Amino acid sequence: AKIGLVGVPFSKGQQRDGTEKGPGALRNGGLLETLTSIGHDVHDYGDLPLDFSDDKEGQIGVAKNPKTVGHASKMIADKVSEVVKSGRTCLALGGDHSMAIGTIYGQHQVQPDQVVLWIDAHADINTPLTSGSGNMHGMPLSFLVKELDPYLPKIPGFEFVKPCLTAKDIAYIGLRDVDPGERYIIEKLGITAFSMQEVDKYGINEVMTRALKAIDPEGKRPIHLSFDVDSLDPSLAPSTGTPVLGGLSLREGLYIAEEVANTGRLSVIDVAEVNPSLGSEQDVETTVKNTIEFITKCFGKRRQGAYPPGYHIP
Ligand SMILES: N[C@@H](CCCCC(O)O)C(=O)O
Ligand SMILES: [Mn+2]
Ligand SMILES: [Mn+2]
Ligand SMILES: [Mn+2]
Repeated sequence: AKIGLVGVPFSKGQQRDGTEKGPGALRNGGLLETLTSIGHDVHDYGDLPLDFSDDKEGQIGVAKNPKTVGHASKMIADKVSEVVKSGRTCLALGGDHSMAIGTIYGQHQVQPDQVVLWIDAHADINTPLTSGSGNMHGMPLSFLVKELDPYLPKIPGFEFVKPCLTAKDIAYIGLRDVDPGERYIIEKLGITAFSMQEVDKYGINEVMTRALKAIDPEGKRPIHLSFDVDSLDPSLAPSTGTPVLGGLSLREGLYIAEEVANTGRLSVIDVAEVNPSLGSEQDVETTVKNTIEFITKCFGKRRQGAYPPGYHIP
């Protein structure tokens, strides 16, 4: 595939420094070489020159650093639009999950029929008024879902964002730490949501089948895969800011990635919440290794193995 890689060194959607080092950690882990070695044409657009100075005075309700996050979102959106318009699959490396405001909005400008598969321990759909933390990495979807527009206060920095998704365009897999406001929103809007309980109940293959059927029944819409590494079990991705026990196994994660690859319609993937400042060196290595493994499966690397076209037994 033709891949456009965008670094999103950003941390102001939450309180722990370090997610701005996520893109670098994945690059140092050999991500580009790995993708190139499996035959992809990777164009590295570099890291976005994001400003992440605090903007204390911008605080409205409980949304922290809104102008900084909003400014970053605009820059991210413009870049993702450019990459998608160029015909490349956009691989956006975060950075905290507030990055998804920009990546989803940016893709929407080019592919308004996008659907979103949100792989996360968290629902990330708090509004600034339902959020308990004020961290905007817990709010991205609330800025994008049309049904929530009446409940969103005007936040400085986000004037440019017009909601672009409806509830039926979204499916969650991996939920296991959902706030009361988020649970209410999921049920009220009827958003397709498979928590870890449903993963245990139905198995990942059934969950994946149902999730894709729910958001894209005719199998023709471009897919936005928003992958928060904290969807994986903390033993697999320890270097992340909001770990929650009982996460996806590596095999479940790889299965999700392979099934997305099999659709042939992956258009934008976010890789969010890698924080190389957290945990031991071994923890960072483990997190980076498993994340790269997930990414390679999203781009068609198969556990069944493969051979080059025209291969013959010598
Ligand atoms: N729901 C919590 C935790 C959010 C975690 C965000 C991560 O999933 O991107 C909050 O709103 O602060
Ligand atoms: Mn749309
Ligand atoms: Mn999360
Ligand atoms: Mn998240």
